[in-house]
Amino acid sequence: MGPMTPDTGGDDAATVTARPITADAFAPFGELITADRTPPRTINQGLCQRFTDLARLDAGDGRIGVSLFRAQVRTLPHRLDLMERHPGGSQCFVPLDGSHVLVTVAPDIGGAPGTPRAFLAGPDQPVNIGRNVWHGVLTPIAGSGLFLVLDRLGPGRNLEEHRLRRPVLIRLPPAGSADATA
Ligand SMILES: NC(=O)N[C@@H](O)C(=O)O
Ligand code: NI
Repeated sequence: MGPMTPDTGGDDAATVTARPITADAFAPFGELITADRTPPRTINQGLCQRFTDLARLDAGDGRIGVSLFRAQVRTLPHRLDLMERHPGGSQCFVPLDGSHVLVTVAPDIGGAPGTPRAFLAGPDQPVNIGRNVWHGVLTPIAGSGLFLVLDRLGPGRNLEEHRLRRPVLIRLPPAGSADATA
């Protein structure tokens, strides 16, 4: 499946600039899984460093399932008109095959998404989106679009969707800006 044609928001869309993800900036929405936040423990006869407990996987009354998502690679700017959340559990996306992903999240404002935040995560940057956190669906922007996904499997509804009253156009940082090269 080739990349979709560029998403354009038309002139009715608000604009959000995607920034390279950092653990601190993403912390209100979940975890960036990275080895530089905790000291490792040396294991396996000194041949391996274990960085432990880097994300809170939450399955509520269900269980954590292991799935593969092969998502269509999008191009930027990306038009966001739908956000969702999973009241029953977290959702962790682990890039495979060198995939890059646009992660869009938002605070909850009275039961609806507030102003979205957009992050760029590279092929070595798995992210875990916290339970009941508003987010855009898996949106790869480079690579194969293949991800390992750890999320809740179990009874009952675990998906709440919200169509944005005003679509958002998510773009890369302007060329030459500090983030453009990160
Ligand atoms: N629905 C589903 O399995 N995927 C979405 O939740 C998503 O965030 O991509
Ligand atoms: Ni989701």
